[in-house]
Amino acid sequence: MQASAFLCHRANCIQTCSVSDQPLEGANARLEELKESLYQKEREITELLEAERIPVPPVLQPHCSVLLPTVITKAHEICSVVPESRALLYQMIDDNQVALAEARDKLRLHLQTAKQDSNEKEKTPRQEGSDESSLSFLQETVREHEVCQIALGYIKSGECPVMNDCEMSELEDILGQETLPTAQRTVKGIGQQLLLLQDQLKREKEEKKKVVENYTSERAMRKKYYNMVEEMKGKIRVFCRIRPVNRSEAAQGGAVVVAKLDDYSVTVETQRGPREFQFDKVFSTEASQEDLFQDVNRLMQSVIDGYNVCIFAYGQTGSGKTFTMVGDKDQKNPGIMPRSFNAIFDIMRENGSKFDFKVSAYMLELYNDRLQDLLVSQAGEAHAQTQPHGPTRRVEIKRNRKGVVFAQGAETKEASSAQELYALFQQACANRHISATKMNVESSRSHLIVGIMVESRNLTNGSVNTGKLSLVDLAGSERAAKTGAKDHQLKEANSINKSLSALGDVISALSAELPHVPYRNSKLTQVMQDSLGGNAKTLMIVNISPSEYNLDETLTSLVYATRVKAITNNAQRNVDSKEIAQLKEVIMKLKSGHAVEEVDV
Ligand SMILES: Nc1ncnc2c1ncn2[C@@H]1O[C@H](COP(=O)(O)OP(=O)(O)OP(=O)(O)O)[C@@H](O)[C@H]1O
Repeated sequence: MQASAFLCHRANCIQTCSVSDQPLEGANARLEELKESLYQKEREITELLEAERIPVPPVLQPHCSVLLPTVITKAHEICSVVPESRALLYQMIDDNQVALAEARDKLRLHLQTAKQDSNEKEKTPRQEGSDESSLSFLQETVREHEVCQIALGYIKSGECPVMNDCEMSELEDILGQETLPTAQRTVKGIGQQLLLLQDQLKREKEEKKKVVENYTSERAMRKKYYNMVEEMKGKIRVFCRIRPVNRSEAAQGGAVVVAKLDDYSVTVETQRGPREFQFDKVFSTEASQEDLFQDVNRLMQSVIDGYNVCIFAYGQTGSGKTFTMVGDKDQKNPGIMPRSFNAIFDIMRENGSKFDFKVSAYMLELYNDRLQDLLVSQAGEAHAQTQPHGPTRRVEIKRNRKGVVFAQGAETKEASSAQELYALFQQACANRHISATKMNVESSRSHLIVGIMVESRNLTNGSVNTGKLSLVDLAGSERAAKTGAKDHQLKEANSINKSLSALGDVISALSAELPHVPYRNSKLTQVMQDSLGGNAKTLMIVNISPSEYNLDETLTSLVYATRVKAITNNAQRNVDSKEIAQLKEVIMKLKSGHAVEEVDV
């Protein structure tokens, strides 16, 4: 019953009693009784009304438990990444704690005051209405801060299920609704702040990514231009190729210690920390033969243009030199040599209307410090050695007046197509010394030297370019203990190591610009004289293993390769005018005892 109705009812009762027929004395006593009972009722009703106003203890609403996990997880992620967000979170926790304490005090005070008021004086319905609304406002405020505190606590600890993007967009939808109850409004406030933070984080991440991208591309550009300038100066180009981990390395369980940093840098994890090396190009374990050849191909044009070009592979045994230069055994992944043959004939075909081309080749191996002609079968060679006048075919390294190396006494065969050239190459490979070592089942026990001469006569002015492509697959340096070499294999290994050490001495002398370069110390260095510090455009490919097991050898190879980069060559085109070319032809004919017609030069 409402208080106003009750008062009205009481007045009616008093009126009714005053007109009763009972004697006055008894009536007065009765009236007092009734009054007392009415006051009692009034107190009970007031208490009931009071009880209605007493706040229900604040409890976490179920909708928060649905919404909070998603907000919390995301927020925790943001706060752990962005320091500003973390600082903001801690600030929010402190502020909210203060606000919650204040709200609780206000509510307590309000309840106390309300209770006192109800005991002391009567209120108008209007006053009571306003009391009720301020009470409910205070209760809502307390609830808001309590929910907020729980949410912030969770955000701080991150104890919530992971939220995916779908849940995130659900959260955004919820946060977009205007008709949420109080507790959700609180969460909405937090959520909106967190979304702002998330946006900020996203922007910061994007900016950071852009800065890193700019830095990386700028660094790569700088290296590229530096390399171009170095090449223009005549510096030897050096590529580095990392081969994949092989089975035996995997079985050793050795860690991978080599990584490509960018197109021009490789890093090696050593016991003293990482060491970085810079090259003209770095090829990772994933690089295909085609990828590599794309960066080699332009040298083929130089050969056609009349330059001496030398491409050689360097590295420890089993590091992938033969794979790089020759390819795999069944030629599913042909290497630089067979690809060069095709590329040269492709260029020749394209220029067939302007030039007349002639291609010839010699193929040698340097085995136990002896040069052997691989275009002559071993049986034929053995037969020649037993002839009464001694060996008929002795291959010697000579240099012409321009310093270009040539193999005197070696069979030079012409090829009119890439297929013919490849057939010669196959013949040479079949004659090569290969055997199994502990490190490589198909280890090359000799240095392979392939020389391709390309003569191009300009059909318009008669000038002649003579380019030479030298392709060298070096035998691998090795440590006898590691390879398990014995007897004749040990002799082979010693010879290989001796020649490679002589090559190392030449590289060191050239890179240090010493006045004397010890080319004559080995046949290998004589073969490579025009390629190292001479008249050639030279490309070295340093092959390395990625495994910790080969760390020492890898570092040695990389240090040598770095030295090679410092060597300057002086590559010049071998061009003869029509007249000189004709005179040379005459001299050749005369030397070989042929009759010569009178020429008009
Ligand atoms: N980049 C690569 N991708 C896949 N396999 C490779 C790669 N490089 C090398 N290999 C494989 O590793 C093994 C050893 O390579 P390879 O024979 O070319 O080494 P090498 O340096 O020529 O050794 P050696 O000096 O003993 O002759 C071969 O089986 C080869 O196929």
